[in-house]
Amino acid sequence: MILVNPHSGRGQALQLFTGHVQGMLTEAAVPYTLVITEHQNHARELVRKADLSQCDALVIMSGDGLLFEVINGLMEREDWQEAIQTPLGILPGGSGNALAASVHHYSQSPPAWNEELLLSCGFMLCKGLVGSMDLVSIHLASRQRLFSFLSLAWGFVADVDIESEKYRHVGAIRFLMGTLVRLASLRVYQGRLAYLPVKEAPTLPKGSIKSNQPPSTPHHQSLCSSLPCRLIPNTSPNQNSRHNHNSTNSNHNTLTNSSNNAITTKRPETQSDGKTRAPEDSLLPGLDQPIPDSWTVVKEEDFVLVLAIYQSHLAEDLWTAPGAMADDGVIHLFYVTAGISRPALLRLFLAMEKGGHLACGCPHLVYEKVKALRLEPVSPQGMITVDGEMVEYGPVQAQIHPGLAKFICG
Ligand SMILES: Nc1ncnc2c1ncn2[C@@H]1O[C@H](COP(=O)(O)OP(=O)(O)OP(=O)(O)O)[C@@H](O)[C@H]1O
Repeated sequence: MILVNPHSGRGQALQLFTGHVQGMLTEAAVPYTLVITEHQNHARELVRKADLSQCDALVIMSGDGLLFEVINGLMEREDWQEAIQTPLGILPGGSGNALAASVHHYSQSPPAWNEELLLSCGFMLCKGLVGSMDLVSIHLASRQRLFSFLSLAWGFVADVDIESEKYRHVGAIRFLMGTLVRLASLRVYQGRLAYLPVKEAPTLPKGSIKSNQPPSTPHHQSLCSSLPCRLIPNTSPNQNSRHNHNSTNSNHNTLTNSSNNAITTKRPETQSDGKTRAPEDSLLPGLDQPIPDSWTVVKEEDFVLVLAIYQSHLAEDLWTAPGAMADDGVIHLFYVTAGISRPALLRLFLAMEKGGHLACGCPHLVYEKVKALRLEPVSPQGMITVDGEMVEYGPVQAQIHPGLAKFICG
């Protein structure tokens, strides 16, 4: 099933699909159903109710916002464990095509933009290789829980993303325009940040939690290292191999943290048939509870930006997390502390095009690999985004779920 948002990007997604991708799919003899989204949350409602046994993959031709809807629609289903195994494909049609750029990058192809990126993603779709992708579970103060495939942002990055939406008609360059505008009125945000570093992640008691894909060493990992790439099965719908996956997070009671304190965790909510309702966030205490001893609390409380990203690219031309892979089981946490000058911040974003920002030697930029984090804004006003979509402003915490989703890769 291919979902096209006709208003995404410059409003040309449908024309781009018919002009560039349709012919490729026909030549490759890939049958598909085309759905044109009619309103916000249309895709979310559709996948929540769809008979997924009838499709081998769900493909989004839009920006990252539509994929965010689709993933959350799948995770809201009673059969989420099976539903989230449906391979997800991305065809860049928006102004922010971060996942498309990341997927293209993981295929070790030279950088591509615009139509070239679309052709690359169309080609991957025709080949139908499937790999694993991490998702991040995000908790908001209102107790809402979201699933994110790309990023959680506060401060400068979130402001630029939302404020530049009015320049959507110019395409990906909207981020550069937004950056320049925001630089002119650079703000500092007060808040508290804490995280569970990768090295401190608790060793789980044997047999206590079974996750789909155990995290493996970042940087040295091939794209599909935790699950061999496979082709989308060319089977009748009912023989779909999605039914053969492992379930995540079986019942357990306690985890041991690095200082041997027991963190009591809730049993996952169960349905009447005994299935879990959603993966348990075993690393996260309640948002109203203190953080565990094994977490690191950032001393600074004045930030220009906080960005948690779990794919390599934040936009087509922003290679933000150079070491990131789709299923590395890591949240790549960046923050910039107050005191950075406007030129230095601009230099960081310009260097990011080639992934060179970490080599800038900027003392205000910090990069950590984490499993979970909590952010508590103190500034009364600001914006928080999840996958580029604005969410409620307030305390938020997040945990990685390695390899929870499947995606079409190169
Ligand atoms: N027919 C439609 N009319 C209005 N909004 C829609 C429609 N279809 C989808 N949407 C909404 O548009 C929002 C933005 O879509 P998306 O992010 O995919 O494209 P984009 O805004 O061009 O790209 P980006 O946000 O990455 O720059 C999504 O929240 C989606 O729900």
